[in-house]
Amino acid sequence: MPRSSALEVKGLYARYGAREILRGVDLCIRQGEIFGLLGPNGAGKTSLVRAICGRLKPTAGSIVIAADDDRRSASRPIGLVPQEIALYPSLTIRENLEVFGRLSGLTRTATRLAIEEACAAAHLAERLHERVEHLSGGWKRRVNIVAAILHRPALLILDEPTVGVDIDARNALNHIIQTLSGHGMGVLLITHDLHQAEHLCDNVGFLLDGALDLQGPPQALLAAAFADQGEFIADFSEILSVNEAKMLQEMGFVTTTGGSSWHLIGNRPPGHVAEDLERAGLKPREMHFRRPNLDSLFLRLLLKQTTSVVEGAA
Ligand SMILES: Nc1ncnc2c1ncn2[C@@H]1O[C@H](COP(=O)(O)OP(=O)(O)OP(=O)(O)O)[C@@H](O)[C@H]1O
Repeated sequence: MPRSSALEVKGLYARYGAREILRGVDLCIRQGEIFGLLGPNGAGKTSLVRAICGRLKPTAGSIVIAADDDRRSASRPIGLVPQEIALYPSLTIRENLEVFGRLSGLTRTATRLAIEEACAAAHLAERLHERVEHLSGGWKRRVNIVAAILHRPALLILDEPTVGVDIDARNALNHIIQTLSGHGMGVLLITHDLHQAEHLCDNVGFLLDGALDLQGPPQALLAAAFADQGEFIADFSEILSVNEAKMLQEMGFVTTTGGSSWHLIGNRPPGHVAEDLERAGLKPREMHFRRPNLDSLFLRLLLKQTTSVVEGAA
């Protein structure tokens, strides 16, 4: 693998019993890169992480994680921050970090040094004496991240780090992730927060049907998919009748759920689209117009997937 890669996954296949869950995943993360792994529930994101961490045996393919000379512990090149907070609530932040430092193979002295360094980056130094059970969700997540990086892994994997935290805490966590990538750590970020992915990640990839469908820098993917098109969103108060849904589809609107929110991507001026809706007797509760973002791209990929499944079944 190139010296500058933190992770290289090639042609990875894995299964649970007879069910193939990863089908030829290719993924490369450079040192210092933040890569956003996106995909619907059940797509196999956690399974990919389990394979990278050695907890799910691939049936084919290879996984190489960088051997970084600067790492403090040779035994664990990965730092994993799981979705659930994994800390000892009745211990203080410092006591927790001491446990995690020792568990990751550091000596007592190296652990103390690592806690000082990592806590400075995460602005935790002032609160080391506080018991974890008294912290808010956002601060617990900070401690969880610091616990995973004490041994300076080449690759940090974060599984949904911003679920259930408020905007301030989310911004703080994003800032910590950026600081760590600035120190050369490769970061694999699993997230359903496409806004976070668009603004934080150098590259993103959509895991669909067991393979990474589209990969690249968010802005380049958006430019390739939508060029100068705009997105018109019509939100209705309730689920529409079959007839109303058909009228929207004829105008080019799509929805993933058949629900109350409908999207139209194209070059038609928003005022004209609103007039079309009015003429058809359709009265959305709200209408928005925006530049297509990763949510729009995700919707498009999901629809493509649904269509091909339907076509395949026909
Ligand atoms: N140990 C297991 N044995 C059998 N099937 C499993 C096992 N773990 C996960 N699965 C199935 O494999 C599929 C992929 O699961 P996985 O947790 O990797 O998806 P995910 O993309 O992480 O989903 P989410 O976004 O909901 O966390 C799902 O259909 C899940 O039910």
